[in-house]
Amino acid sequence: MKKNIVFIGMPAVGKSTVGIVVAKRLGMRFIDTDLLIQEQEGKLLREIIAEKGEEGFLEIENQVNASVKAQNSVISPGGSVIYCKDAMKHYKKIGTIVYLKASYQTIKRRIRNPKKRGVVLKEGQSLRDLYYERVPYFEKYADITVCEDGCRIEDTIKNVLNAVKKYRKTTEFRKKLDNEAKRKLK
Ligand SMILES: Nc1ncnc2c1ncn2[C@@H]1O[C@H](COP(=O)(O)OP(=O)(O)O)[C@@H](O)[C@H]1O
Ligand SMILES: O=C(O)C1=C[C@@H](OP(=O)(O)O)[C@@H](O)[C@H](O)C1
Ligand SMILES: [Mg+2]
Repeated sequence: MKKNIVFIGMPAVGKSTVGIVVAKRLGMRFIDTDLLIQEQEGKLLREIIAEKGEEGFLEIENQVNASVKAQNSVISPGGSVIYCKDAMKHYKKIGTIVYLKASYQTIKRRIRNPKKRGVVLKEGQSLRDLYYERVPYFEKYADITVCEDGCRIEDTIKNVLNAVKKYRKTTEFRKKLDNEAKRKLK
């Protein structure tokens, strides 16, 4: 069984804050890969983005996330990880991907100043442009989607835990059916 849980979603959707509580509730470890990037580079994320540019940051983000060795862990990467091909391939292999979904209005309310927060924006790109550019990637990679519009953070956590439990049950049941079918075919 895939033992890790990997959060994806827009910046400020709650991957880090929800992730750590989910890990605690499920008795899992917690890894925030933004911290691994900062540790490796010896700089803050916004300093790396300012120095290396958007493409340079994504290269580092891809390398760090694709090298994560984890078991029984909740992993919270930065929102831009969905552009990182090797990293996402790795995460699909080692984990169940949970998309924390919120409307553009919710994200906009939480991020007052995207540049200051270190969001990876291309020249002239607005937060709205970025939101709608990323949604198809989130949808493509998600195994589970949890919508948090109108929720308090406690509700988001509860909804994630329920969705993961349901997903695990269904996956195990499917596996059991597959094994039975294989046995009958022998
Ligand atoms: N319903 C909710 N679900 C998740 N986070 C929420 C919710 N409501 C408010 N928040 C707040 O949004 C912020 C999310 O920040 P963070 O965890 O750093 O997000 P990310 O890691 O996705 O960028 C936190 O300050 C959190 O308290
Ligand atoms: O989505 C983005 O462009 C980014 C999100 C940040 O992480 P969070 O999603 O945890 O805020 C961080 O990796 C970096 O500032 C870029
Ligand atoms: Mg985070």
